[in-house]
Amino acid sequence: ATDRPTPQHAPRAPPTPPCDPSPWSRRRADPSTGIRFGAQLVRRRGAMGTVVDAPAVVTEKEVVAENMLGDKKVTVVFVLGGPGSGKGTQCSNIVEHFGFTHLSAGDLLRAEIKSGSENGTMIENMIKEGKIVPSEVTIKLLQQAMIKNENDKFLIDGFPRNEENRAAFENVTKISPAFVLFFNCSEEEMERRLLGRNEVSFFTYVLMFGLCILIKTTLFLFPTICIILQGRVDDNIETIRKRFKVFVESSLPVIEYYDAKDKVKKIDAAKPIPEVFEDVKAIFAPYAKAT
Ligand SMILES: Nc1ncnc2c1ncn2[C@@H]1O[C@H](COP(=O)(O)OP(=O)(O)O)[C@@H](O)[C@H]1O
Ligand SMILES: Nc1ccn([C@H]2C[C@H](O)[C@@H](COP(=O)(O)OP(=O)(O)O)O2)c(=O)n1
Repeated sequence: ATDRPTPQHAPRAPPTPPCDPSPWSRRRADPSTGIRFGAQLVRRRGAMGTVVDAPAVVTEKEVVAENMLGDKKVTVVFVLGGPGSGKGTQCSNIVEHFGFTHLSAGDLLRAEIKSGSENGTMIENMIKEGKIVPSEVTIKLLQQAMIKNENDKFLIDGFPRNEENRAAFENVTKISPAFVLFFNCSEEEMERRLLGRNEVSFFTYVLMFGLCILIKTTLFLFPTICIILQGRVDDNIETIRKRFKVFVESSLPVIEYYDAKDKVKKIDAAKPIPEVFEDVKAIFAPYAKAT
């Protein structure tokens, strides 16, 4: 396998035997998924030593038109920014006003953990460490979510988070974003917000305990409530710092990549939520829902 995607108009190359058939190549052979890929995929070593999928051979027949997902043409906006910059908050507003479907890579990964899938433990450990989950896992989840959903406009939040994410998504789906919405915010402000996101007052615990005693289910219900109140496992100061480091080292280069293509729309995310949304609205005006 080569390190670079084979150009779409490359002459037919002799097929490279897959060294270890990846989930992608297996799924490509399965017509029931309805997923079409532009290239046969084989495993290779990524820049950071992780195993990623890369296209090996592109035949003319297999080339898929840009931004087609199966038979569906889609508009994709990548929403990027540091942890706690307000991506999720603003995505909810965009969904409400502009009819996009919000796909949060982090939420999809957390749902995968809860579903008890075979990758669950690996994903959970990586999230606890503030690391980025291998692209093949995240892309599969995004792709499935886009295929299941009838909408053709998607906000992909928190993805691509590194070069490997970006290149693998482009290679596998042939989708390139309409633009990238980038929430720019200082680390001090993001840290404050993330610690606040996990904060639950002592009074809330006392109130919940009281309620459990009232309905006589303290033993079973209260520990469950405590787990829910605990919030996200990665919103603690130690993991937050690791996530900031990963953001600067791995995610900022992705933003720079799209900036060089003039695709980045930068938002000052340090402002209060309604003011940030005013700026977001101006960017999404061309996508306003017909009333
Ligand atoms: N502009 C803002 N000003 C202050 N707090 C904000 C702002 N945007 C979001 N928040 C709060 O910060 C926390 C993190 O926001 P969130 O949207 O979950 O960020 P992200 O998805 O980028 O991690 C949440 O508790 C949210 O309510
Ligand atoms: N493309 C992605 C997106 C998220 N993840 C993992 C690693 C991230 O620290 C966690 C949480 O991501 P999420 O986007 O929900 O949250 P933050 O933007 O960090 O607040 O999920 C990933 O591995 N790959």
